Amino acid sequence: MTGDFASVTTEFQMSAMSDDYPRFINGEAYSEDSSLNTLDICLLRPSSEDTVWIIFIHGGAYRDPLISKASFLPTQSLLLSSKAPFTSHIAGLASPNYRLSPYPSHSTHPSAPSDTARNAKHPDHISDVLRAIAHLQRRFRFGERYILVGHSCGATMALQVAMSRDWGSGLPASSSRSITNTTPSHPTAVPPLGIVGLEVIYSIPLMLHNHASTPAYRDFILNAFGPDIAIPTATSTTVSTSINTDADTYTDVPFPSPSPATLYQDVSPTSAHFTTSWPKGRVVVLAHSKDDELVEWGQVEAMKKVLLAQSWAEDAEEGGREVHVLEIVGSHDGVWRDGKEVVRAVGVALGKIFGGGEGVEVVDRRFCAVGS
Ligand SMILES: N[C@@H](CC(=O)c1ccccc1NC=O)C(=O)O
Repeated sequence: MTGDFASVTTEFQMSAMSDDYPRFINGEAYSEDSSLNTLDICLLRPSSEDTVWIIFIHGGAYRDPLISKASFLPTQSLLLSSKAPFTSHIAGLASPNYRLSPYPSHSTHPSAPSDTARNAKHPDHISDVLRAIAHLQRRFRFGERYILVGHSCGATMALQVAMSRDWGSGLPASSSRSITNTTPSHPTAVPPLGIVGLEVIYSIPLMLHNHASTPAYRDFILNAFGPDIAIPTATSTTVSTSINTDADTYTDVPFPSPSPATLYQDVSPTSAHFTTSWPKGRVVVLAHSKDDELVEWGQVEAMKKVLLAQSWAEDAEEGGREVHVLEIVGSHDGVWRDGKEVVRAVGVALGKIFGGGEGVEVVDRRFCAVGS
């Protein structure tokens, strides 16, 4: 009798759930490390071979307390109300917070030394992102069937997911741990089918070189990664304990440099070897605005060069690996605050995965109609 009642309850719950989309789960913990180890979920339909998840990683220079998982909300609202055909391939949406680096000088929300959520140091940020993805993969069983979307340093981390590294190793203990790092720093997450990067730092050395006259860039990178130490495994005989500002690194030497010599090179997506680290990757969308006042367009060119050198193509054949440079409109943070261009970039990635390039055209028409 108990069994009968249990199965009736389960059927009832399942039918109630199917009437219940979209379904929101906010602030779910994926780790106990800090108050920032939570994520938001929106379920749209059951997962199938014809669907993917969209996971969004926010930016904010690894430290900005006013930029969080909520950065995804404008895009989420547009996706939920969109009639664009590509949206029918989305099973779920998710956006994690992750631990931030200290920001004691922030004007309204300074960090305290005792706050476990705001004293992170590399690899804590990427470790949290990997743990959040692994949590979602365990809970919803979508495996590789997702698109990882990131803004600014959030996309630096999205590409680091596809670099499939053990981010906790290869560094001296003092560099690879922070006061908050209480769990293993190398959680496993299956890399995505595609990555959408918006206004991204693809090469930290290149960014520091291009903004050498603005100390804030050096400050936030030092804050997140510590000094640009030599990488013990590098074959290079150069031992650098300071930031590498050799202009040759950025222009003439093909990316990735044969053997990254320093930490900042090594963690940058321009050092990726996706042929081995990400064999199932299908598409990378490099979405960038020429109005971005913080991250320069040259980042896109550097990353595109790396991907083309590793047999990615701008017009890949069916089943090939495609890199798509997408010029978008808006300021650095304006793109996520508005969301329309993020939707357009997601449409490009889904067009590649599901065929037809349907996404871009449909989204563009809709925006023309709304705007006129
Ligand atoms: N709002 C950030 C600045 C920021 O986000 C940023 C600045 C320069 C280059 C990239 C940035 N963000 C990347 O995630 C801050 O207050 O530090």
